Amino acid sequence: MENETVSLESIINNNLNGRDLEEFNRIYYGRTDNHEVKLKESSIAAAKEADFEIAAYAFPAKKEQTRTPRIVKVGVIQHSIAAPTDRPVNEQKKAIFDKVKKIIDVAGQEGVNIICFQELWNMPFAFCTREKQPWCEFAESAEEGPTTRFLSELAAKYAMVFVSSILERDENHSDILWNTAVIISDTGSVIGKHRKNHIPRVGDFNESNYYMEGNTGHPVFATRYGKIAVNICFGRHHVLNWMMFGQNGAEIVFNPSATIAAEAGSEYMWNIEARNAAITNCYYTAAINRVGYEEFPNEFTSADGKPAHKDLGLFYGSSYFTGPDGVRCPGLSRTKDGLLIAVMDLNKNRQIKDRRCYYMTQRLDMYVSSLSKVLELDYKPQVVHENEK
Ligand SMILES: NC(=O)NCCC(=O)O
Repeated sequence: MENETVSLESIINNNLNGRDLEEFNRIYYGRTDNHEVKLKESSIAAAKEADFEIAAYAFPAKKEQTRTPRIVKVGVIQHSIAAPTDRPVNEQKKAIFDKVKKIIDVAGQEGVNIICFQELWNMPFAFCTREKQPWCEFAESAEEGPTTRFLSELAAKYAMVFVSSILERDENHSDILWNTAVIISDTGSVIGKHRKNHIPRVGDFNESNYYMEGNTGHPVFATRYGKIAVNICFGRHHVLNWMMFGQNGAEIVFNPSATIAAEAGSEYMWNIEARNAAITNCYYTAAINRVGYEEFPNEFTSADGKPAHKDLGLFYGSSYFTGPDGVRCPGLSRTKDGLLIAVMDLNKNRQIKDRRCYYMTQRLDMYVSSLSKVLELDYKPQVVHENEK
């Protein structure tokens, strides 16, 4: 990955300085203060040793008279796969566990309360291939599979909540597969799960060959540290998906993703969508993407007349957080594993709701009535032409 651009931030910081840099941060990111949080020397050393990036930023709120601050440390982990995709399934999984455990341990040292990984973090994103073997063998039980067991131990050790996106095998329903986020509580038990609502049918994202649209609605999980929800990858293009988590009271919505620079993944949209969702829904968002190239043993085509290939292209990382006011922190790199920490005051959500009144002004009644008409078979779009009276 030598010739890849390291990050959006590196472009900005290498080319802007002084007042121009300040103005860029103010106008584009909404940042008038750096709010960088100091990390422990031991964490910085461990990150160097294990070759991952680490950074932390604060999202403070105003002091209130009647509520104490609700400070939560939230971490997101982005990483590349750790063994070639032609190695045995369990070897590939273990290699990822070994690598990611080092990052979790550092998060534990830093007192991180909640961690979310990228989409299907424990396996290569093999759905481009359309092959069923061996990729379906990565599927596991959400409640008691090896990935949940691995994280449950660490959850109890560090009193940490995990949001773990996996390929789920539902043995109680005829062995079918789902793209599922498992929520593991700070005691190590499974609080619940959410299944991906919107399945892509674009470019090399052939996920619909493997699993169907989720059947779990828009659950919000009341954890010890706050109310959290998961909008899995492609759901970030669907504003109503984001909206429903807000209606159910989510304070932080995670967007574990597997997305690439090409049009099918749309890197130029990455920095907008989760940020916009934070603004319109007055909650925190965290967008997390995979890193690196994943080469598969057999070639596949994109059904576009172009040559067959063995990888999807670069998963460009760039994970980032946004606060309910729309202010975001710098993102992680496009090319490297990383741990990004946000020290959030959850009081900020209500403060922004009170200030901006987006929930009071949202006119749900009007949209419910209009959308129910849209769903009628004889619906005619409301278009007014010049000569109509
Ligand atoms: N994993 C996934 O849903 N990717 C689809 C491409 C995108 O829109 O990011």
